[in-house]
Amino acid sequence: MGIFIVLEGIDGAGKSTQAKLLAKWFEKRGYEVVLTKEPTDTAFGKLIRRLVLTGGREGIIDGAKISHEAEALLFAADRAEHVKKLIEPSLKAGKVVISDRYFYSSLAYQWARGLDLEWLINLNKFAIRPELVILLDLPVKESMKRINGRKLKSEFDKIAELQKKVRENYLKLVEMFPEMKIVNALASIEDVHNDIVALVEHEILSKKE
Ligand SMILES: Nc1ncnc2c1ncn2[C@@H]1O[C@H](COP(=O)(O)OP(=O)(O)OP(=O)(O)O)[C@@H](O)[C@H]1O
Ligand SMILES: Cc1cn([C@H]2C[C@H](O)[C@@H](COP(=O)(O)O)O2)c(=O)[nH]c1=O
Repeated sequence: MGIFIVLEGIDGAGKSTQAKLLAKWFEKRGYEVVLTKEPTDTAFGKLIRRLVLTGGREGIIDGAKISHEAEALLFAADRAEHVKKLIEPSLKAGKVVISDRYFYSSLAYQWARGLDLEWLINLNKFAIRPELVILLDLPVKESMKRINGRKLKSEFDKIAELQKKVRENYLKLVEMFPEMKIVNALASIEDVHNDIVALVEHEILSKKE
């Protein structure tokens, strides 16, 4: 079996930056790496981005607002395809799978939208658990600075409010899922990378020797 690692955190926490650095770190050591993300790059994931992540992240399809339940089901459907078609086969082939977001994003974000946490956990029960989930924790003020250029001014306050709830939710999830470890994402890109590598060595590689 391979190694399954997930990076989580609020928007702009540095997940994709760190996922790429970690993939390079493993590749240098001779591992075959699959770098992936959710929503995925498949037709299903692209559909979700178009349907759910447009219209000020209000979940709008053809001009009509969809329910948060339907939104959670769309993310879960994309994840089911991700797990069955990419993650499980790659792990069986002995590869390192690094995913930028996974079901913890559904728990943190869709819970922040008002859905029941137990309902979300049950919905995502099919998703195999990773060995390590790195939670890149960052104050919302800093994340908003990092992503500001990407957002419309009118969306700014609404997004900041949601991100605050999402950050709190992630910190609560750490208490429930022992595979989740917090890394201070305020540090420099290099220091964050070093902290992640230390966790990978301690939580995964030392246990495989
Ligand atoms: N430790 C850091 N310090 C300062 N800037 C950073 C740091 N890590 C990443 N950045 C910058 O912050 C921005 C967001 O980073 P990145 O895209 O990696 O975050 P993300 O968590 O993947 O975002 P999203 O969830 O919105 O896709 C980028 O411009 C990146 O260069
Ligand atoms: C997997 C997943 C994602 N989301 C949200 C979180 C972000 O706001 C976007 C993805 O954007 P990114 O720039 O690609 O990180 O989608 C969610 O609400 N629920 C999920 O399960």
